[in-house]
This record gives sequence, structure tokens and C-alpha cells, in this order.
Amino acid sequence: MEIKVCGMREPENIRSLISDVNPDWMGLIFYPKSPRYVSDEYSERFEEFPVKKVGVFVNESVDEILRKVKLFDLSAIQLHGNEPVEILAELKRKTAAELWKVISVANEINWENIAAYLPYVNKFLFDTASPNHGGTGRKFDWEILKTYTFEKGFLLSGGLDAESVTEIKTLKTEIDQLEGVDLNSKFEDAPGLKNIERIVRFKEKLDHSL
Ligand SMILES: O=C(O)c1ccccc1NCC(=O)[C@H](O)[C@H](O)COP(=O)(O)O
Repeated sequence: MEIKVCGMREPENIRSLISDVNPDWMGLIFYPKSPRYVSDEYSERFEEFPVKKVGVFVNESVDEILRKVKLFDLSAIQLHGNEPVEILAELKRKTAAELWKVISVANEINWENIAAYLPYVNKFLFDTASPNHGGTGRKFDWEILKTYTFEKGFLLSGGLDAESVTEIKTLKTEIDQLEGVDLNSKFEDAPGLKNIERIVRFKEKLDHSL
């Protein structure tokens, strides 16, 4: 299973993450209201790191997203707001970066609305709905994912921690499209600063149980 560690910011912390965990993806948050916000000044400090970067955006303009893709050498764009399909269509025409659409889960999911994104996205990411958009540290009811019928893969997100591993394993046996997990606030010592040991323990538990 893929591992994305989101909300990274501090170079020394990133260095430890890569050497001890070697995640598939590192998430950088470009939403100014997030306590994990990554400003342009960080771009030079990230150049050396051999890890694929995914930029997290909330209702951002296409021009600004493309500017960040270039500045931070992003491999993927995670759209974490209410972005309409047209924005994804435009991005797909203008960049080779992967496109991930976040589905914020409250009570129900309208699968017809989500189907409209299929021609443009590389994957979906299911997260807990919140007025702040992400980083809630709360799980949603994963039962709803059992009604997922598309072939497209997705990442599971929202309040994941080491205690979640058994349930993730069960879910994977039922839903093959579950490609990976997204870790964030439950692995932090402070916003934007991850506890690497905690992530190592999560990964070991996941590897042993899959
Ligand atoms: O983490 C944030 O501060 C954030 C703020 C606004 C939009 C997205 C944000 N995070 C994006 C992510 O992909 C998080 O990993 C995801 O929301 C899960 O976070 P958590 O519930 O803390 O595990």
C-alpha cells in the first residue's frame, strides 16, 4: 500500500522521514489558512529531497496552481476544495502532474457527481468533511466506501493513526481500489512537524498485516 505523509514543512524533519520511512508521497499544503501552510520561501529547501511531492490546494486558481507545480517541482496536485470538473479539465490540458480530487465525506456521497471527475483524475482521496477542509484528525464512516464501484484507485484519509491499521487491512480485503493511506495530524508533535517514530511504527504494523 502507498503511504502519503501530508503537512510536511521542516527540512530536518523531512530528511528523517525519507531516511526512516521512505514514503511514496510527501504532501505540501498550499492553503494559507492551514497551520501547515508552506510558503514560497520553502521551495529551495525542498529541492534536494528524493520523494514525490503532492501539493494540496483549496479552491485555488489554475495559474497559481501551475506556478506552484513549477516552483516546487510537484508530481501531483491534490484538489481539496469545491473545485468543479472544469478546473480539472483545464489542469489536465496544461500540466503533466497527476490530478487527485478529494471527496469530503459527511453523511452521503453522490456517486453520479463524482463520476464526472473520472476522465480527469489519477486518483481520488476520501477525507472527513470539515469547514476547514482538511487536517481534522477525525475519521468518517468508512462503511460508505463499500458502495464505491469505480475502477479508479483512491487513498484513505482523515484521522488515521496506528489504531486504524486493523480496520484498514479489513477494508483492503473488501475494496481492491484502496491504493494507500494519507497520514497527518495524528502523527504530529506540532502542526507541520511529524513524529517520525510514530510513522515508522504505523508502517511496520501495516507491512506486517498486509
Ligand atoms: O492538514 C491541513 O491543515 C489541511 C488544511 C486544509 C486542507 C487540507 C489539509 N490537509 C490535507 C490532507 O491531505 C490531510 O492529510 C487530510 O486532511 C487528513 O488529515 P488528518 O485528518 O489530520 O489526518
